[in-house]
Amino acid sequence: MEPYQSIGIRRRLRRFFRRDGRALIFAMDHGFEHGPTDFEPVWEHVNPRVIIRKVVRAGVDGVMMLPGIARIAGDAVKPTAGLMIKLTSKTNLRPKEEQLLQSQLALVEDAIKLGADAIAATVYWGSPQEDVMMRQFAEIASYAHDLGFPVVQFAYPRGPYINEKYGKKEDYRVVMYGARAAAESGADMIKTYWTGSKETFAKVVDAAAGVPVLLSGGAKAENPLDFLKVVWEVIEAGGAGAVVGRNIFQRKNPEPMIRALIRVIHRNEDPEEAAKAEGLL
Ligand SMILES: O=P(O)(O)OC[C@H]1O[C@](O)(COP(=O)(O)O)[C@@H](O)[C@@H]1O
Repeated sequence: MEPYQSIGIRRRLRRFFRRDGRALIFAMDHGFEHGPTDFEPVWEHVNPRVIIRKVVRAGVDGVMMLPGIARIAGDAVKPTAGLMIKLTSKTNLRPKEEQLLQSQLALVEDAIKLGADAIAATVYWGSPQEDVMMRQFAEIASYAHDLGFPVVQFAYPRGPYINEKYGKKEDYRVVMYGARAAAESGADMIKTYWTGSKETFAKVVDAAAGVPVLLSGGAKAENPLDFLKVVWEVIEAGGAGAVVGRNIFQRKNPEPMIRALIRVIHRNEDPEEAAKAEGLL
């Protein structure tokens, strides 16, 4: 018979992934991680209840937030969507040399009390502070797994040696290394950077050895079609979807973008057709 914990982990993962094994998750930790300036393009979205209501109604599969936002607006995440609570973060106000560390803000128990379906933490692979984040992730994963909760790793390679050796953090050799390290450190879901092509992203997916890999959205694309094309390539490469923040909340009307993303991710629609169908072109 299966241990209770693994049944809990599988059930909770299904709150994010549809039958096709894919998910569109809305990211909402920017007020802390980048600062409220990220909301200036559409200021009403600085209110988490406003934007969360919109994205849930438009059909996202999950919402990711920090514990404090879950206290303020977690109840706006209706049961149609999974709630992912991220336990680590940093501000952009820190001295530059400390920017390569994510600190732990709250405990696994806090996330569970807040109703989390999954618990997330970031590791900056390659950071001079990698050791701290590895240990944080290990402790979070061990305890969360023990209680039957899935763990998501934002596997973001970044650090001086990466820049020196590979030129940029989006080099596929670096991204696939981070994804592999995430899988080997016990993640149930991985979020990482776009590598620039379907072929290279497919290697990232392979390196993750069966652990679902989701795209980390990135800065808002002025042309919505450009972003939909990237997500389409992620899916073609075997990726399991996307965790998207700015490309959703920096749009005055985020709903058509969400519906177009759902078409691409869950219905295998061509990005141009999806954009046209939702009036984005
Ligand atoms: O790469 P950066 O600047 O650290 O950005 C990290 C941000 O990107 C995300 O991982 C995804 O959001 P975006 O889709 O806006 O990029 C957020 O969760 C996080 O705050």
